[in-house]
Amino acid sequence: MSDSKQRAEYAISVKDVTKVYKLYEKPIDRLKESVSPTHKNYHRDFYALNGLSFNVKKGETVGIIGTNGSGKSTILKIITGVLTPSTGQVQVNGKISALLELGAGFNMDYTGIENIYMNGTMMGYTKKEMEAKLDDILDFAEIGDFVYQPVKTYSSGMFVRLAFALAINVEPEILIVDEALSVGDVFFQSKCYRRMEEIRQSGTTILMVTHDMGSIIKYCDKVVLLHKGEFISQGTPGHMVDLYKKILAGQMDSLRAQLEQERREEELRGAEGRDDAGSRSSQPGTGGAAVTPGGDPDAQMSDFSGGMDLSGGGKPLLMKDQLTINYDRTEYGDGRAEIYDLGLLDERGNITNLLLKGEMFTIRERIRFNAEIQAPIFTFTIKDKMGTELTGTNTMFEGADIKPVKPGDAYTVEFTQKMTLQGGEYLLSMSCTGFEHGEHVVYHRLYNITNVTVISNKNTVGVYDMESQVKAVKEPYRAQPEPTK
Ligand SMILES: Nc1ncnc2c1ncn2[C@@H]1O[C@H](COP(=O)(O)OP(=O)(O)OP(=O)(O)O)[C@@H](O)[C@H]1O
Repeated sequence: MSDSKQRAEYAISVKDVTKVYKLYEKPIDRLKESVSPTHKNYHRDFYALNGLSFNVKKGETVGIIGTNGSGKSTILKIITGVLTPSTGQVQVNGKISALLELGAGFNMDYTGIENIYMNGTMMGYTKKEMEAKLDDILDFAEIGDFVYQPVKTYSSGMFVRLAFALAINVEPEILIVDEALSVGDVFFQSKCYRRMEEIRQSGTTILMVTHDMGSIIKYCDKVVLLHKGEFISQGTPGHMVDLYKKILAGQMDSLRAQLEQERREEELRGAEGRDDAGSRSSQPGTGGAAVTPGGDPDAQMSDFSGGMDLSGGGKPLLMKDQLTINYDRTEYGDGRAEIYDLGLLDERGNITNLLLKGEMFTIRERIRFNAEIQAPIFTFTIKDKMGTELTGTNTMFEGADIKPVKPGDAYTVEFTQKMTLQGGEYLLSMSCTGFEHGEHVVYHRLYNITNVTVISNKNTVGVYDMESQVKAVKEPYRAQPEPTK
């Protein structure tokens, strides 16, 4: 792409950026190295960022996510010019306003007002221009007379109020926010999010770092995922948050396999010159439990592939490989049945741990049998983090028709329903059980096998939403009767 075209399209362009720090075992090693006549090395190189490249289009809101120490703050500091990269280039097209870690860009001995003017000057505004913005900044910050005190006397909450008020009231073309919001109180946070939404709507480019996955899903058009200084992937927020959760669950190997599979699929699509993404997702049903028996479990993949593309060759990808699986789970059973695969599917048929409140979703279980069983029952339960069972059902309650099975048989079961739990984290358990001679038998049970993250932009009271219909009618004005003495 030509330089001028790049400038027109991208607000930020990061190319092959590396940041290397020299780490010394002992402080004295630094001195030894500097005076060594043979130029002996006393350090090891630490790559805070290693060959990072990504672009941010003008008007886009992009999130950077990753575990602690993955290099998120480092790249923001390089983009804003606080740090210089060891190698690589960053191109910024537009006026940046940044809210980096507390204290960055502020002089601790200056008062709030002095810092406002100093930052304005650094951004290229005249004193007069800043005077015109001052009232908006002070109104937003709501820190009263503290603006006349040196900022070193501020609490962290006051500090973030001033820093945020300043960052968003200077009409930036590019707003960069590094986690700072988590410091403010909840009321200030919500005010900031509302303001950020206005800024976003007005076409400002936003680059944000946060550990709050709800905000990432809600605000970002695109997300870049980093891990230990390396670029892992970029894409839609839902997909990237799923990958991030895999990293959190220590499943880096499975993640690399998934990315490799996605890359192969992408290549294949490119080679075939068609985009078949739409045809890859299966649509879940409209409610209740759906059950499909069959002899060969993998023969059913064509009906229940749920977004899995098997064309990449090699072993078919299991649905559970695309979820965050809890390897520390409790699992038991007499071995006569095995839940060998499971999926959580959103309304669009994507396999994901992230579900939106108010949308239909499907829990899919795939079970194979090693013995004859007259009447197996398939179940699921959703619990909160404290272990309280919130909801669940099974094929017996739902009256699903389950036929007797013999060794080698398999079933795929789907439970489809609306997600009405409030936003938050939940755990999913499932089992295959039955009754034999009046006794409850567990063939296979998986407790807390995976997490369910519910994203909601309207949380009501309690654990679930009854989806109330509200009607409010204003009555004509009537003078109140005088109180009788
Ligand atoms: N001046 C420095 N010298 C040596 N190492 C550094 C320096 N600054 C940062 N690092 C290291 O670089 C890595 C990336 O740091 P960075 O602050 O960018 O991570 P992060 O993704 O923002 O983490 P967090 O989520 O914890 O804020 C970390 O391992 C950090 O210890």
